[in-house]
Amino acid sequence: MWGSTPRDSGSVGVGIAVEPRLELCYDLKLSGEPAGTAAKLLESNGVDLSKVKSSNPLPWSFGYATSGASAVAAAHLASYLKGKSLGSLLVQAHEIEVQDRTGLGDVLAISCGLGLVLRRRAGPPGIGQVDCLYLPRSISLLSIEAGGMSTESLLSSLGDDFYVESSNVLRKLDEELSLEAFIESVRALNDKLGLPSSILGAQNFEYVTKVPGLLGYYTKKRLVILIIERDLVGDAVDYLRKGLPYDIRELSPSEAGPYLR
Ligand SMILES: Nc1ncnc2c1ncn2[C@@H]1O[C@H](COP(=O)(O)OP(=O)(O)OP(=O)(O)O)[C@@H](O)[C@H]1O
Ligand SMILES: CC(C)(CO)[C@@H](O)C(=O)[O-]
Repeated sequence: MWGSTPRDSGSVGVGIAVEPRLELCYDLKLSGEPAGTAAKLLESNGVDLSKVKSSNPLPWSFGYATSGASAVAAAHLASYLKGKSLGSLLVQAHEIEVQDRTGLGDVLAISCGLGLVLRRRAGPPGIGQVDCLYLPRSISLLSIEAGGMSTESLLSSLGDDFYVESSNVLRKLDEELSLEAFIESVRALNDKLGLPSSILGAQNFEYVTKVPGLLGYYTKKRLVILIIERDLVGDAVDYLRKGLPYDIRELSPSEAGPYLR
């Protein structure tokens, strides 16, 4: 949803907040300069960028909302160092994300940031509305990485059918936010629109549907995310690595929102 200002823009949606998490470190001798949204937010709040290092275990631009995660981390760090309210810094992080076209709903989602995350109303934290649900430790996530994609290309690739189907899913989850409802409704949407097979090819997708421990799947950009029974995750990784030409990454649902330590 694009409003007349970044503050009036945002998105609704649903997804899973994942670990391993991005970290921004202050005054530690590490490598990895922050860039993008994080750098802009820190600089405009007078934080000495040369003292900030970024450690990001997930690749940028693949769909892991790394840009939004770095923006939220920067808001926490600037709040601590400069004594500014976190709420106003999160609004600023959202505004930079919208201006730079790197995210519409990521700052809102990650501001809650644990387990299953439902954005019920679009906008920055405080104006938008987000809800989170802890997920059981018995599930794990595997991500099949078919490649990167810019956020702008993603947004221009989504047709009317996507918006119609996804608003039905969100209406259902707004009534009942549960893992079961999420799994069932996002799988149905992805199957109906043929998203996993358009990313992986029909034959590879057919192979994926037989992976041990599969509970559900969904897509974002060129990622296909599999929800897997944790006890079977080793077998699932072996199976996928044997039969697919893509990187397979193990993730777990986040059990805590953003924090400073
Ligand atoms: N080292 C870095 N530190 C901070 N930001 C970075 C770094 N490298 C790249 N970026 C920023 O991240 C942006 C990528 O954001 P983009 O929204 O395309 O992907 P993403 O956040 O990883 O995935 P998603 O599709 O979930 O938003 C780049 O345009 C760049 O501005
Ligand atoms: C646009 C987007 C898919 C980029 O990660 C995300 O911000 C969202 O869902 O609004």
